[in-house]
Amino acid sequence: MKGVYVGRMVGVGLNDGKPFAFYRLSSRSFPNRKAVIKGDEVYIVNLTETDNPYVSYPVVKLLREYAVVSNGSHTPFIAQALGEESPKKALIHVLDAMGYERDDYNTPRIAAVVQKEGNKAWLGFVGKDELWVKEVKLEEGKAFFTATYNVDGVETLSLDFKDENDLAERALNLSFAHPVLAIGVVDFGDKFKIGIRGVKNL
Ligand SMILES: NC(=O)c1ncn([C@@H]2O[C@H](COP(=O)(O)O)[C@@H](O)[C@H]2O)c1NC=O
Repeated sequence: MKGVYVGRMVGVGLNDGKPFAFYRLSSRSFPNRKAVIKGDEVYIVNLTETDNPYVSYPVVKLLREYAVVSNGSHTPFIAQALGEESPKKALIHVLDAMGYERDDYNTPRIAAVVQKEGNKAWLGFVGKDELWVKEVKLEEGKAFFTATYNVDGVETLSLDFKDENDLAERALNLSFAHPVLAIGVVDFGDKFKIGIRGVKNL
């Protein structure tokens, strides 16, 4: 996978007994972006002029029981659905309703939900010809991830880090092409903590 372009990536895992999620934004076309924390949400903000509707969006939403991470405007809808239904159903319903992005690449929508209790998480994907949602049982030291391009369903990697900032750093340093920024979300029991790292200091 070294040097492969995977575009946007969502991952979940367990480190030192703490459930975590991460987001890695790689981009060929829109490298000038930053992540901004607003309360219990994180936004991706594109800093160049464009009419592309897919490059600025709410990327993380923290709830009492769950953290939601996604590559687009589906983040708050998944969070809202979690108020009424299971993570599996919330992901299936919202990804099915919104579908893939109508851009030149038919870019998939991807999402992750990690639960505070139970060491469980869910990953979801909707592309032009495919919709899937998978539940994963979290394992210490391991991360499960999917991505928009060149990843086959759910793949795994080893991740060991000391805090949310270190998680973001390690996700940013994974050897995939065109890194822009990464976000780490770690469950510290009383609350999720958010770390952000970018290639540029924007
Ligand atoms: N979520 C994102 O940050 C994001 N960034 C770019 N896209 C879409 O993917 C297309 C390809 O972008 P790129 O060449 O940077 O991988 C863009 O034209 C845009 O429609 C995105 N949409 C989904 O991943």
